[in-house]
Amino acid sequence: MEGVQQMIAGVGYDKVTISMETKVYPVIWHEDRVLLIDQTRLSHEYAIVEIKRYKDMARAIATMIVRGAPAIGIAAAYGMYLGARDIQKSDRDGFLAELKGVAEILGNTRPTAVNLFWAIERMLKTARETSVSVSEIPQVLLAAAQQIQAEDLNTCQAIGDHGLAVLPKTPEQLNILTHCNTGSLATAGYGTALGVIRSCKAAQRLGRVYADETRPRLQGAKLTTWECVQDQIPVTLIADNMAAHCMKLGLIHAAIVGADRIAANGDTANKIGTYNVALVARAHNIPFFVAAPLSTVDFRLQSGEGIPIEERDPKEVYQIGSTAICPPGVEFYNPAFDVTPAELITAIITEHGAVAPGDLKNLMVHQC
Ligand SMILES: CSC[C@H]1O[C@H](OP(=O)(O)O)[C@H](O)[C@@H]1O
Repeated sequence: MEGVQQMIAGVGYDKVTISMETKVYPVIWHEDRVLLIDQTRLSHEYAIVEIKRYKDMARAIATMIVRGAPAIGIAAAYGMYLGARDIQKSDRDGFLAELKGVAEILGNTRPTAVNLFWAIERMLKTARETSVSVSEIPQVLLAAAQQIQAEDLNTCQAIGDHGLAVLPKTPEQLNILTHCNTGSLATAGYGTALGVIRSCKAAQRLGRVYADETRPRLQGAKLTTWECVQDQIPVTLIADNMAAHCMKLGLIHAAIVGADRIAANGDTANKIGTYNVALVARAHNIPFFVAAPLSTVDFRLQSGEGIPIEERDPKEVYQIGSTAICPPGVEFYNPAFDVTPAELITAIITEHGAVAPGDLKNLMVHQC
């Protein structure tokens, strides 16, 4: 990770204001460059950054300007195109060798979300297998990136529909707790867990969302609330340590979260604090769902033990804004994810349906 930071440190990108309404689509291919909503500035500022070079895309992923497993995969796919269009090699082997170098820089940005590696590998495979001339490979890769993005939008809407079908059937409208941000900002649009919540609202079955603030990066406080307000979804922001109390008071009917990497047995890596939510949900007999596209399942891993957990800059823990919240001389630990064991998960909701964790292997046939 250090090497990547040095390699892409200082690589500039332009913050632009554009007329087109990008709404909450985090990654937009526009004219000859990629536009990203700068998610580090939401919700107090809606800023768009313009990405024209793959190293800028790598930096945007590493610094979480774009974040969320599916969105990271989509961003990396466009990054592969941006890298390909700058390759000067005219021979196929030379071109593909340089494209692997682009893949390595993009792949070294964040280790946990498997969508990043799934997208990069799909782009490399596309480049290896195309029969077009070398000079035409970049255009083939652009189309492949756009295909990944379009597929994810359809996938999220399917996840929403399948999730709605498995939510508890209660007489009253459902109050759903969620952790981190799993909405349009984390995907091609609509979202995974927040997509299920959107489908629940569309079916007039949603009471309100209880959004964990999600320390230390506060994706819940900054991003999920912003999306809910945009879509008039009733939302209550709670501190991460309030989930158990809310469940004990009977305020929560279900909990639903996203995923960054799911092992073949259903063990799930997701934003730090997700394991806490799963434990307290089980303690209160509240269903706990994971919503994720099949591209988030790593069938090569038999269990969650092998999932790499990203550790980020300790400043994210001890600073709020630029203010330190503790004295010098303190040690820090900042894992960005934790792993929830499959036995705590009621169902994993994918675009191919909702399955018990133990049945996830049955969906392997659908993974492309
Ligand atoms: C739709 S999956 C989003 C997933 O990604 C988030 O991580 P990060 O914000 O660090 O990219 C979090 O784990 C979400 O559940």
